[in-house]
Amino acid sequence: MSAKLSGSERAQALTGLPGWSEVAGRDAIAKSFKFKDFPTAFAFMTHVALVAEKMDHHPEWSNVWNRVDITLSTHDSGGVSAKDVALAQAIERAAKG
Ligand SMILES: C[C@H](O)[C@H](O)[C@H]1CNC2=NC(N)=NC(=O)C2=N1
Repeated sequence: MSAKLSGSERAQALTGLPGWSEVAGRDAIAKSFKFKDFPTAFAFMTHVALVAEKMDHHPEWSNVWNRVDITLSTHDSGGVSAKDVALAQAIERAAKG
């Protein structure tokens, strides 16, 4: 199980994750992505879904047309862990296409 990051570890991790931020009132990190249209957004979600399954670590997310809102936290640890940072990095790579 991945241990929960401390506040300073989480803040440090966020410095390397452009556009990601802490979620008010939750031990989680989040980012909103905007794509040119729905098919592009859904292709991104499909890519991330396969990566998440391979990592056995899954996002909380929602999609409205070209927008994908993603929140990451490790349920098993009750907060942000290294697994969330790794998934966020993988999500950033997927967003670059
Ligand atoms: C048994 C446990 O649910 C699994 O190991 C994985 C599945 N995906 C997961 N995803 C996230 N975000 N947190 C988890 O704790 C988690 N656990």
